[in-house]
Amino acid sequence: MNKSNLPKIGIRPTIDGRLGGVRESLEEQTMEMARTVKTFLEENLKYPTGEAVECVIADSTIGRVKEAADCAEKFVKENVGLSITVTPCWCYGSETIDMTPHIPKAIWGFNGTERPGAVYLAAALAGHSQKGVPAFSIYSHEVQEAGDKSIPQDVQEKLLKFSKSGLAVATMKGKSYLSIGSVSMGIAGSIVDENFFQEFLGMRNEYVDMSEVSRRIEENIFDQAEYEKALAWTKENCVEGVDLNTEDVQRTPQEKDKIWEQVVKMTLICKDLMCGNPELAKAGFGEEALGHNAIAAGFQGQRQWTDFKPNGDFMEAILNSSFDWNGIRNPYMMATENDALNAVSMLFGYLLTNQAQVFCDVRTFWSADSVERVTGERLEGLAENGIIHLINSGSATLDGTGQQSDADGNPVMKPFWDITEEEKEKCLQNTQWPAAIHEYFRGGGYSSQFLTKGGMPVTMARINNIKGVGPVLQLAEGWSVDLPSHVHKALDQRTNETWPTTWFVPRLTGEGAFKDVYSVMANWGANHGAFSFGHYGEELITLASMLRIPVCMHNVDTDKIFRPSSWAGHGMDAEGADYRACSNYGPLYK
Ligand SMILES: C[C@H](O)[C@@H](O)[C@@H](O)C(=O)CO
Ligand SMILES: [Mn+2]
Repeated sequence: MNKSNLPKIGIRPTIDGRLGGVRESLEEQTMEMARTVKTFLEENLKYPTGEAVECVIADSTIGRVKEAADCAEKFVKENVGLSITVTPCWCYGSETIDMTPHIPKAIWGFNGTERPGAVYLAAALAGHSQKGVPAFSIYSHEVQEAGDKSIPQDVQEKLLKFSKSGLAVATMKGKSYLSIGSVSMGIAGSIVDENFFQEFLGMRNEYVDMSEVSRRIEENIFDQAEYEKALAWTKENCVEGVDLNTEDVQRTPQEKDKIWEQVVKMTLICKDLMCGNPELAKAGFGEEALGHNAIAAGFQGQRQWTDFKPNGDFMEAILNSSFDWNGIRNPYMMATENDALNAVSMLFGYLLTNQAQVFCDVRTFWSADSVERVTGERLEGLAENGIIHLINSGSATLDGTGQQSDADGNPVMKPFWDITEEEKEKCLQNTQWPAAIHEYFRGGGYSSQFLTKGGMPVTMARINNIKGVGPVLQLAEGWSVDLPSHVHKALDQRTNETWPTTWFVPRLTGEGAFKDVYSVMANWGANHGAFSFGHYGEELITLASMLRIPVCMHNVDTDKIFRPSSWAGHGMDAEGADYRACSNYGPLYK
């Protein structure tokens, strides 16, 4: 990804068109609102590249339809992917609203008394509702004086929530999901639904057979210099764990070295398949140099490939992490088992937070009674109502160790540009790479083995495909928890201890799917989930509404939910209204 083709935020200062006094008296205040919003957003938002988000303001205030059209034309040229209309006064609703198809839209009506900004807000939103072009309403809870140039806190929060989600929508548009291989072990999420990607995300689907990875290994179609650097770095930083395989299938040191070489090559090759690599063109591989313009990808791995070749665990874990032999850098969204729906769940989380993602199996619910039965210990604290074991070999980012810290020393997962060299080292030092379990992975490989530090707020998400309904989003905000080490060991060793483990506790509401920890797992719609640091369920809900994906399960406070204003026209029960609105509008790009 580079900034030149990332979407901008368009800002539309809209005004009462009456010349001869009214318009003139409002020009400065209206344009100043736009400038203030531009400065605020550019200071508070970053692209996945780490660069400041760019905002574009219309060349003039928008009082009549010609000016609205001129603004729309400018925004197309500037690659604007979402728009925010701002106004302190009455304007002419359907003459001035943004009618650009497919892009997320919001309107901030200044809460002032001298001019009827809120009246325009309501009138404009009525136009959006009547025309079937939903828009978000932003209006402060407190009255401001006409000369007050500040952005109230509640308006700031909505501007950020709208912009983060809108940028995610716009960033996915036109990019690819790359399947390397196809369906893994009958996992439904790896049966790729092209209509979902095309109609809901505006994305396209690309496919390469796993033999392409073999071809590039055998014909040395990768950057040789980077490979040498990568292999040396790997040997120094990726410490082999205990080989738990029985002696009759354990590999010799020479065979293990060969496998390290292969998994490092797989990593270079899969990154090239996703994003291309100009070094390949220099070596005469012009077509391979192009890549597949993939913002997310999945590696089937299991089975076939893993039955005789090293598994994708190392490749997936390193690509999903915020660092490798080239240093600290943006993560790549690489799903294991080609679970495309979980790849999208990772992608949503990544684009909303700029943080790497942990791909996980939702493997075991442990009640306090069961833990006491097998360990003699009772779960305590946050874990007292039970825990969920999140663990999957492969694409769990090493950022998921929780070895990065905030200013107070609390465990976090950061955008790559905030990660220190020391934190990168700690993530690597807290990860071991035991030989892959032979019964599952006859071709060998190395699995990333780590334990997530407890005490991290996290949000786990999942997209499921419900026939007759379409895609639905579920999410659970909660925390990673620490267990006494002997309890962790006793539980972990009953599973596959060579894989990355997180002990997860969802925040309970006492109702429905969040009645208790068991119900969260019982209502989880698939074998996988994706999580990262922080509680960003509210942004996920806003993003889902922009894409017209209904939310079937969440534990976000009602007052934090921000959806287009016309959702209110679909009924008073917020979740039912969400379903009705998404069904009414249909996929964003249909
Ligand atoms: C044991 C299987 O091979 C694993 O891949 C399985 O645990 C999964 O991850 C299925 O989602
Ligand atoms: Mn899995």
